[in-house]
Amino acid sequence: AEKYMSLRAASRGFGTCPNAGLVWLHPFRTVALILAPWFPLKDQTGYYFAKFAFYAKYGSTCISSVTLSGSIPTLWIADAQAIKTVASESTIFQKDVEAYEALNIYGQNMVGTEGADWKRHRRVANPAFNDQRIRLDRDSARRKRVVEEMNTKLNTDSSLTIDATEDLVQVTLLVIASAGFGRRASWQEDSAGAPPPGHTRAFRAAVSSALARLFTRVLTPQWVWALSTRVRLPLLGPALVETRESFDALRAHMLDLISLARAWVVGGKVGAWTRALRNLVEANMTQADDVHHKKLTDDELLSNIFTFLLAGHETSAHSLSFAVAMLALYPTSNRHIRRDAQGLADGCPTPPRLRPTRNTCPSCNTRSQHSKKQSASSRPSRGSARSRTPTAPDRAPLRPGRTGDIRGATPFTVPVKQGSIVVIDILALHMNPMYWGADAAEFKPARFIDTEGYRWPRDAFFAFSGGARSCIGQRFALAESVCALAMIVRSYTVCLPDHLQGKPLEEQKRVLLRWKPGVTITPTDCVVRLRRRT
Ligand code: HEM
Repeated sequence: AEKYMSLRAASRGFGTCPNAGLVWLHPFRTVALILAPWFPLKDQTGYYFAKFAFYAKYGSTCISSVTLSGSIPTLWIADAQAIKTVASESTIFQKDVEAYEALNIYGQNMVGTEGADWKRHRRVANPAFNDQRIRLDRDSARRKRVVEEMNTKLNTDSSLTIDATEDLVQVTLLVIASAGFGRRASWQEDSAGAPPPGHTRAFRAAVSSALARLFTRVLTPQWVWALSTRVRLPLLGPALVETRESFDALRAHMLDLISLARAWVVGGKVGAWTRALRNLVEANMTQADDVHHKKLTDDELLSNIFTFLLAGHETSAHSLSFAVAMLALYPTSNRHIRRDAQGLADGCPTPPRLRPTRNTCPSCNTRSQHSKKQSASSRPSRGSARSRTPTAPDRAPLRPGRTGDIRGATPFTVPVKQGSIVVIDILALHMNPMYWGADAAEFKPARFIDTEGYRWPRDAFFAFSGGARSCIGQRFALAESVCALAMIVRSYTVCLPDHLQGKPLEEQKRVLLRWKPGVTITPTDCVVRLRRRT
């Protein structure tokens, strides 16, 4: 009875906002993410693949619910205005840092902190991203090599069927490791190659095995983890050993980068290595304790490198996979995009024209944007988590628009109680017909091109989040996507794999665009055929 009363109390007080009842699991906890492919079920609140369906069902861009465990009032929003308010009112709506615990394995970092700590991390990293020194164009020789290596790998035949995600993960990892951390290694060294001296795994193997074990590590209670170092635990033993070895192997690679960078700092070398790593390492080495609030501990340094490696490659690779899938599904887009890409030196935008959101290769750009919207290659895959701070005034009003008849949406205000979870539902926002029209789910890259009578709805595009906590790597990711797409279409025609040829478009889409929730939205069947262009 007590539980019932607390659930009832939690579900009240959302004003006229429709109530969708119970959410069985806290939507931003690791367990929920692991169970996501199977649970909640299709008709239950919080179903991962619902896109805009729930909002359409309740006729509202804002839905309230309550979590079973903890009786936490939970608000789901797919409304551009409300999302903007939540993202910009950072003293009222704070990031739910527990949602990012998976990234805190090596220590605290920019993604999983709030308040003064977050500011410190962001202040250290910002200059590298703001002044665009962490740019692909600076490293065009390196960039070319990555693509040449990819070409060599693919060049076994004039036509080849590949798992695009697998190869693009390799490309984006090489790019972030090189552009962000000055790591110069070849495709071969990083994949099939034997571990370099002093290491137990090759770099790519270390990164991917650590990522694959992320949830095991997070879900293992600290005391079990500590115990597993001393005794061999039945059942869990092998999994924990593999997890430990994976994270140790990655740590060893990151420590290599750090010690090289430290030597450079001590030797006063500048220019030969990247700004991103230098900023982090200098903040760790500074003696001026917190003078400019720019000090990082050893753990924080390691953890930020881990976060940048993860955030900097997986999301980009996954969104690029969706873009490549679109090329296979819509052959005419291959032609448009190739025409644009021909005009680019090296197949990439070059400085000072590196404005990935405009001008350079508009087709690559619109496809790249489109893939981020359509497949909402947003991270984390649940959307973004905020919680109402207990300190700010009692009820923060949010003004979302009601759908119903989409055109005649009537605005209403939702009072958000302290302690509520607010789910910024990026995928639903990207499918909201109020902004994207009744065909929001269709492949229409042109919707990202302004015309005389049309300006595309910037506020309803949230793939990189917004406000102070927006993605620090947005420009980098967009530049990288445009480069990669341009280079692929210059060398190859992207086609459907044999098993999908001749099938209805809906079925082809269902297979190629299939994804599962993970740390980021993860494509599962992006198999395409590449035909080398003669
Ligand atoms: C297609 C590529 C990418 C997408 C769609 C993307 C998306 C996002 C989103 C939605 C957030 C907000 C997360 C949240 O609120 O929970 C975010 C934050 C972040 N992203 Fe990205 N990202 C991409 C690429 C990158 C790259 C290339 C880097 C680094 C080089 C990066 C580094 C970060 C970091 C460090 C944060 C945390 C920022 C903060 O909390 O202050 N991302 N990203």
